[in-house]
Amino acid sequence: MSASSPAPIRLGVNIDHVATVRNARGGTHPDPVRAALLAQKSGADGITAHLREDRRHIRDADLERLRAELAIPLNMEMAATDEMTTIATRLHPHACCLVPERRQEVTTEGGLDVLGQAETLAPRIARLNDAGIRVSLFIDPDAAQIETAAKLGAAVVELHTGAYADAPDAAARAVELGRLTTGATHAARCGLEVHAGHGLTYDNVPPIAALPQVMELNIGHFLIGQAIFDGLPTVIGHMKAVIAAARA
Ligand SMILES: CC(=O)[C@@H](O)[C@H](O)COP(=O)(O)O
Ligand SMILES: NCC(=O)COP(=O)(O)O
Repeated sequence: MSASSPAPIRLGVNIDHVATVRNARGGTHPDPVRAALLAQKSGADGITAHLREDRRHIRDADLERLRAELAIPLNMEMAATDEMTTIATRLHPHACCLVPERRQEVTTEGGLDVLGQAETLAPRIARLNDAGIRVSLFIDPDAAQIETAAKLGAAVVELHTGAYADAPDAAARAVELGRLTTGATHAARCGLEVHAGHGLTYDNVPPIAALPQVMELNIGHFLIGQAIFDGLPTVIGHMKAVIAAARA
């Protein structure tokens, strides 16, 4: 790393979709905790797992085991509800990332509306902070959302890269990258640690990894899908190399 290079980025590996495959047959294979331990051994800097309200992939028992067995930080993604806040304060993961959830959605469709939901979010963020859990808010790169996240006492914002990843053409992707660039700069100025994630792949991650404010990337669906072909250790190693090259 040269004197002017930004700090290295942590790679959080999201293991939700190992559980999706397990749940398709109702048994115990493949085990998402075994995948998390393999990811840890393969260089992952953290593990992310999203306990959805409908338990469609990760289940409560998975999180209990992750908490007991992992040596690297566990980032628990969850809806900002009383039920989830109670589970989190009992489980005590390293971090909780509050995400919006709609029961019918295929995946997380947008950022959390921290501006519109500030009143209900405030006590839940305070409960997590009081329990010593690092609070992250999964938001779109919008100035008002970022400022509200800082006011509410979050330590981190995770910028939703879904619109960037799903952009239909290069021009639309450049617009989304511009929003993420401005958002990352603004969030860092507001004193927030900046993370990013959703829909990231080998091909689209370099411009996001090159944003100097971004300290952590959380990547799941692509890594788990690609691991079918190449194996999880190879895929994590390659993703880390792509990220490091973009950061250099
Ligand atoms: C919050 C988020 O970005 C999602 O990536 C999630 O953690 C993955 O799970 P889903 O595919 O169920 O949305
Ligand atoms: N918060 C984003 C995440 O954990 C992973 O998203 P994806 O790579 O599964 O789309």
